[in-house]
Amino acid sequence: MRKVYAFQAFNYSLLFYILFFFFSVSFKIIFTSSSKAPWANLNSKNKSMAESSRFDHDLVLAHKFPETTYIYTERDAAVYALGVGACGRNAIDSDELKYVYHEDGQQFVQVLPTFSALFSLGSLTNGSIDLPGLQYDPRLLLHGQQYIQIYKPFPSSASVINKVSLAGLHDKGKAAILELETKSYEKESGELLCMNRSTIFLRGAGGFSNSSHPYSYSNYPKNQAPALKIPKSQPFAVFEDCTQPSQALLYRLSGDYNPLHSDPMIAEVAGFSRPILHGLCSLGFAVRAIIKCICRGDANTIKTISGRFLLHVYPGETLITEMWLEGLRVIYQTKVKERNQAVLSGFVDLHHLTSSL
Ligand SMILES: CCC/C=C/C(=O)SCCNC(=O)CCNC(=O)[C@H](O)C(C)(C)COP(=O)([O-])OP(=O)([O-])OC[C@H]1O[C@@H](n2cnc3c(N)ncnc32)[C@H](O)[C@@H]1OP(=O)([O-])[O-]
Repeated sequence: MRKVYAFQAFNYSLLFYILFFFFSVSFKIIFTSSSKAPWANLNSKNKSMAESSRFDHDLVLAHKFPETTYIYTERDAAVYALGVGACGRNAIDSDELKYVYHEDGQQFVQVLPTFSALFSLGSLTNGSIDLPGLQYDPRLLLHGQQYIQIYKPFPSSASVINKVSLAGLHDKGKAAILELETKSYEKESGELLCMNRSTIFLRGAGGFSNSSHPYSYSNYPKNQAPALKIPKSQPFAVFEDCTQPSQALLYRLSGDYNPLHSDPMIAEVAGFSRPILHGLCSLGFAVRAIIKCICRGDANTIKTISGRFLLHVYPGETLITEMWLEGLRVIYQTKVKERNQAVLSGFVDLHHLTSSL
């Protein structure tokens, strides 16, 4: 009799496991298909780029961007500072500890000027842009350039209102370039804090206009573009810094969740051997080097920041930033030491030089 019960109990538990397995697999299929990231729909790695991208430039240009709000606290400012390597080599570095800790309380921490690039993140969905008239493969999107004008130092916490507009759209044949301008106002005072212009390089999305007269629109002065000549002379200062293998995983916590920086499979489809570093993280490292070597730790001397991302950076690589001083302009170039390749270049304009220079 006991054997019969044992046999029945065994059958019931077998049935339970079969049902559990069946439901969990079906649930997983339903769940994953309904929560797909935009790039997950494009499942063919070899899908022709032209096939997956279509552009209607008039529709893109006519788009009115909604206002976005970005709220940050002292904690966000500190997590960002750690994400761009502040105190990464020396936890008591007197030039950098002020971005993560203040003896009188966290409300006194200072905010790095490159933090402002995060204000425009509201225009992106998982690090990708979604506009009517713009159809492209989001896995092939790269950050091309960033231009930042700073009008006043940022408070340690704030609510920021962003007004976004299209600043440029270009057909480069193999790629389309989209430029978004974000003016950020402090909600409480209504004061303009900064302006960010982000250049987004959409690989494979070009060729939407007549190739003998490619479409090109921009509404800002040419001298704000970061393409410039790197001097042949010896640099005024050189700063070497290590990124950590986990750098992109830490940096993404500041709000750019594009899986290109965390997911090995997405990185491979995008053409990289592993996830790459966010361009704005590399820019944060380079500007920190300039604050340290040229501004002598005083970030408030920075007026304008401009950078072009020349090549990807893999987390864990060593960044060497070379700086040349031309009046109140710092021209800089950042190289990856391990590959001896330039990955970023641009300029930083200062209000004044520190007296100790
Ligand atoms: C946004 C938020 C999401 C964030 C994502 C990331 O962080 S991704 C990680 C961070 N980002 C990265 O890791 C990206 C690193 N950068 C790269 O991989 C490459 O530079 C590239 C693929 C962007 C372009 O290379 P290529 O060989 O295909 O280009 P080419 O030399 O043949 O020039 C073609 C045309 O494009 C122009 N142009 C060129 N470069 C740029 C630029 N950066 N910028 C703007 N424009 C640029 C150039 O002037 C030329 O026009 P022209 O003069 O003929 O009218």
